[in-house]
Amino acid sequence: MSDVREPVRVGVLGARGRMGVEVCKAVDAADDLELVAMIDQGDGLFAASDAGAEVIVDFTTPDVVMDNLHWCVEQGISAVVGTTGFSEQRLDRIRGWLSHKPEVGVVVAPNFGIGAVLMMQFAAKAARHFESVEIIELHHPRKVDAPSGTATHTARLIAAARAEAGLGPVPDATKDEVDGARGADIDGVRVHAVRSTGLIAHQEVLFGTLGETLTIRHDSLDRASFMPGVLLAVREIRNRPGLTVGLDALL
Ligand SMILES: NC(=O)C1=CN([C@@H]2O[C@H](COP(=O)(O)OP(=O)(O)OC[C@H]3O[C@@H](n4cnc5c(N)ncnc54)[C@H](O)[C@@H]3O)[C@@H](O)[C@H]2O)C=CC1
Ligand SMILES: O=C(O)C1=N[C@H](C(=O)O)C[C@H](O)C1
Repeated sequence: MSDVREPVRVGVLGARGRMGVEVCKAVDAADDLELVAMIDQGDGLFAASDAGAEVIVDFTTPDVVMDNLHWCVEQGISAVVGTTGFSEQRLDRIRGWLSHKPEVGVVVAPNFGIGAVLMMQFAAKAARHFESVEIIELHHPRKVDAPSGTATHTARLIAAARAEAGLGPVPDATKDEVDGARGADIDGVRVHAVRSTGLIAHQEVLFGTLGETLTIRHDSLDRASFMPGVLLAVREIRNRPGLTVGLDALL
């Protein structure tokens, strides 16, 4: 019997987008993966099942991703999702679908960059030691959502760590003279979104306490930075039925 494994058959949703193009290139270049479907708006999802996709990678938009995912789970196709816009309610809906398809795996990761995953872990670890914290996310101006999925996820991790450590609200006596001047409030953590030509994806987490500050910064300078994480998830997902949130568990 031969021990040569068949390549994993991969379909990409959002294949003509900024991330989709990179994912198609990365899958195509991997010997153990086969790119069988490249689907974008208007193409119809059935092309993926017709092509025998075993794993779907979704980098589309927050308004369509839930329908895409529901379809994948119904078809018994595992999914690796980089698209943003996942609230706890959305994650619970996915868990509900998966309860009827226990063999299917879904990974939803707000950021596939290894450095970004570490940045979030470091921020969660630092959170209990600092009275003040704010997040500044910086992205290219064609990004459709704000704040970024990464910033939202980081804010939730920090808020959970602060609550666990018994820290109260972040001190702030400022009254907004102009709406939005203090950024968005996510679970009590202020988040500021910058958009500028020349940027790709960046984030700073700024901590402060008596007499010192700590800044944790991550920069994605090229979308290639997300590909090792995406490929890792594609390779692992079929061994991980159920919902996995974040890349941490796969590293
Ligand atoms: N998790 C991560 O590491 C990363 C996540 N992202 C997220 O990925 C998403 C996509 O980002 P970009 O590629 O920059 O956006 P983009 O706008 O360049 O690409 C989105 C693509 O999805 C297509 N699309 C829309 N509706 C569709 C449908 N129903 N079926 C198939 N395709 C459809 C669009 O035509 C477009 O080509 C965003 O939510 C972004 O925040 C981006 C970079 C990294
Ligand atoms: O739209 C992007 O570009 C990115 N989106 C993700 C997010 O919203 O966090 C990941 C990364 O920041 C790039």
